[in-house]
Amino acid sequence: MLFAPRMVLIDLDGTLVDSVPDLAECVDAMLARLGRPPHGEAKVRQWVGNGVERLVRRALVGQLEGEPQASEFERAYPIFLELYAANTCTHSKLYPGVREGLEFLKAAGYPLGCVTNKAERFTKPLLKQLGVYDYFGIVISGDTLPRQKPDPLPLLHAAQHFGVRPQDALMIGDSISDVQAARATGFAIICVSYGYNHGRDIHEAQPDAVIDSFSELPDLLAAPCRSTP
Ligand SMILES: O=C(O)COP(=O)(O)O
Ligand SMILES: [Mg+2]
Repeated sequence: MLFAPRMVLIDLDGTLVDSVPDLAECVDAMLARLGRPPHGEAKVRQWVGNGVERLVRRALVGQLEGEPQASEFERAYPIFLELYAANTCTHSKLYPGVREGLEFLKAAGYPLGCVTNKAERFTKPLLKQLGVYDYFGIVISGDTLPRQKPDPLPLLHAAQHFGVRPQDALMIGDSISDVQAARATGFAIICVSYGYNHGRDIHEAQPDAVIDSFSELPDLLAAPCRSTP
């Protein structure tokens, strides 16, 4: 399948960046401060994708669904925020092929946006520390707008920003939330196979294509048609 988008939006955690080592360390350090045992990286990997607030709630109940007691959450959340602010990019790394993929997209002339459910206070420092912030003409975080993915709002906002129709736009992500947001807008959706999808194979969500690396993008994308000035 050949895609011919006029704009490309890219998810952050699990797509551009393997951020779980830092997130898991901070979750376990938070639990230690609360006098509770750690969960470890494998469990946290399944809980990333709906923002840090939801991650902390999941860590407190020890599963994907469910709510901790309000008092427990109110004690834990500031501890996590403090720990993760100090360790947003201690172990986090771009996945192999991502920098080259971004370079290809930039050289080809696609307007690029980053659309993540991560809170703004962590998104920009992480993109900057990894040296990829400047690729993006717009960065929309989980708390930038009233609703986050899987709601279509952040994708539509970015399309409007670039003056591109949703049917001419492409989202690249790693989770069911990215697929649902894209489907709700008419964006095409490519998923990476290596990211975080709550422990499920992303093929189940039926994106338009699944890639193992950003290095596959040049073969999937037709050069963007530039509108005449
Ligand atoms: O859960 C998060 O904090 C962010 O996840 P996302 O970058 O995959 O949207
Ligand atoms: Mg993701």
